[in-house]
Amino acid sequence: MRASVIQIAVDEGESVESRRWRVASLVREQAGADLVVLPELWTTGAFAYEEFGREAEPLDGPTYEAMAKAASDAGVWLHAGSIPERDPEGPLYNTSLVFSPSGDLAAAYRKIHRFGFDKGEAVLMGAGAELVTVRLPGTVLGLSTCYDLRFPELFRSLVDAGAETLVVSAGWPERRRSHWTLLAQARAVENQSFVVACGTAGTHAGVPQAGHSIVVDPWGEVLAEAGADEEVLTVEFDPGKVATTREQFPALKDRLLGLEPPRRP
Ligand SMILES: NC(=O)CCC(=O)C(=O)O
Repeated sequence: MRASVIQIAVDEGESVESRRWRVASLVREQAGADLVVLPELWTTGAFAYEEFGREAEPLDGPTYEAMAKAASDAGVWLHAGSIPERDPEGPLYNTSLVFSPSGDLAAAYRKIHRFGFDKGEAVLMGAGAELVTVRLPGTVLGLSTCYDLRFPELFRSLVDAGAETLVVSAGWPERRRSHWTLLAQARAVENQSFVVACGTAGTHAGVPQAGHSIVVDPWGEVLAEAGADEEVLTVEFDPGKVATTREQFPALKDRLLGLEPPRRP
């Protein structure tokens, strides 16, 4: 499997329209890859809270159209990162879109864990409630977005649903870069899965982004890691390594489910 992880720089000097156009042509340049992955909320920037409402679009809005076309022009599976989705009957959602090589929507995932505690995304957007996996030739993707990375139970549930390649589309800040790398490796090791994690570069809303998109194998080895700037990270991996790792070191079979809580004295 050949994957291209497009670590886009999100800076305020570029309009959303120009960035959309630029990203579509970067996706087209990845013809020959099996899977292309984009970051979280790359139209606005994940921390540009004031832009969420202004730039929100329906699921099938301009980003959907541009990315569906780019996926079919390149003939790739495209995880198109996420958009601020305007649901006509509900709140905004942070929604990731996955397109097949013919440009059809294969999946949409609404971010479950919203970042910001009592402000920002956590109050501006609704929470998704559904796990999403996508079957590709050779592997099953499990979808997640940024802050989700801190919640191991989500990833374990994705594995229980058949996921073998855990995709994390993110806008992770430089301030907590060490957590990003550590958590990406932890999710790979504990779930004996590939992790393909795509972040953003640049600075938006005064928040410098970590970059350092990373691809980790089911043994926890880092197969590829980007630097801090805009970059297309390309990597080849053998999806069969998930099955061999799970067979040769069958730790997932030793899970103890349904443990009793401690008794109060
Ligand atoms: N956009 C996000 O979810 C940011 C997450 C983050 O900064 C963190 O978990 O730390």
